[in-house]
Amino acid sequence: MSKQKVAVITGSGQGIGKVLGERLANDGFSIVLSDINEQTLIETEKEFKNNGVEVTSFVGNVSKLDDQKALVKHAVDTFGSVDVFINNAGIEGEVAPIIEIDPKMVDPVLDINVKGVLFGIQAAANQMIEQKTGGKIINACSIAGQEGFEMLGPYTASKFAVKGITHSAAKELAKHKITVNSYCPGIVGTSMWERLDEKMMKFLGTKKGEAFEKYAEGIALGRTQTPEDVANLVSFLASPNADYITGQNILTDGGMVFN
Ligand SMILES: NC(=O)C1=CN([C@@H]2O[C@H](COP(=O)(O)OP(=O)(O)OC[C@H]3O[C@@H](n4cnc5c(N)ncnc54)[C@H](O)[C@@H]3O)[C@@H](O)[C@H]2O)C=CC1
Ligand SMILES: CC(=O)C(C)=O
Repeated sequence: MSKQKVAVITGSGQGIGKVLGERLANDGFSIVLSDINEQTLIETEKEFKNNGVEVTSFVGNVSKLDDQKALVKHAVDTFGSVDVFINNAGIEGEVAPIIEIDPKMVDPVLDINVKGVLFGIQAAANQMIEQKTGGKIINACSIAGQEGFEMLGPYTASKFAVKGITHSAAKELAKHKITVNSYCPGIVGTSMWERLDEKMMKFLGTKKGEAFEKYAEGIALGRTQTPEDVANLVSFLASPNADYITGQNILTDGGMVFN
């Protein structure tokens, strides 16, 4: 059994989740990767192993409670505990003005981004309560969880839900010494934004890359965000330096949304 603390990260086969795994491994955690995409998961696990990371992986769908419970069981069977659980997996859904939204566009976003976070918190918290060690649950929110973005109605709704769930869970779990916070990134250059840029072309009349650039123009610090920028905040939230912080949805966006 591992003596290192254990961090579980959903949606970590690629993008922000993968970089969170790299960062927390550098911080001294054993890493449990999880994703619905088995291919990227296998590749990322291999890469981590080649870099000497103590790592395991689990294929799962965050919107299924049984998968979340099985993920936690896999982490405990492999490394003995769950100390940090990051509900990172999320999808952008369709890009459309609200007057054109079809019911079919809404359910997948709410299933993954909202139910996924609720079920992840439940599975992780039950394990942390049983361990009697406390723990840290960290959710992926967004600038879109602080301010509504046009043509991203369902996604915005899902991230506002994450903000509220973070408050509720922090209040419920504080007595177990479990903190619950979220990170709210801005415009991060991952495959999510490649897809968003493509989908926005239809409504903005933009060419490839232009929507991404248009959003980037609104960033005070003058550049888009890297997953490593996000990892700087999450590394802090997973560390003892954040022991007295709970129920907070913290922006890391280079200056886009000013609360
Ligand atoms: N890229 C950005 O600009 C921003 C991203 N975020 C949030 O950060 C998180 C990560 O986003 P990115 O890395 O950019 O996206 P991404 O699309 O590059 O990666 C998301 C990962 O989640 C996995 N995933 C999707 N559905 C899943 C499911 N049902 N179960 C398990 N895994 C699933 C995907 O396979 C993929 O590996 C998301 O929650 C997103 O909403 C928040 C603000 C900005
Ligand atoms: C992808 C995202 O979270 C945006 C547009 O804020």
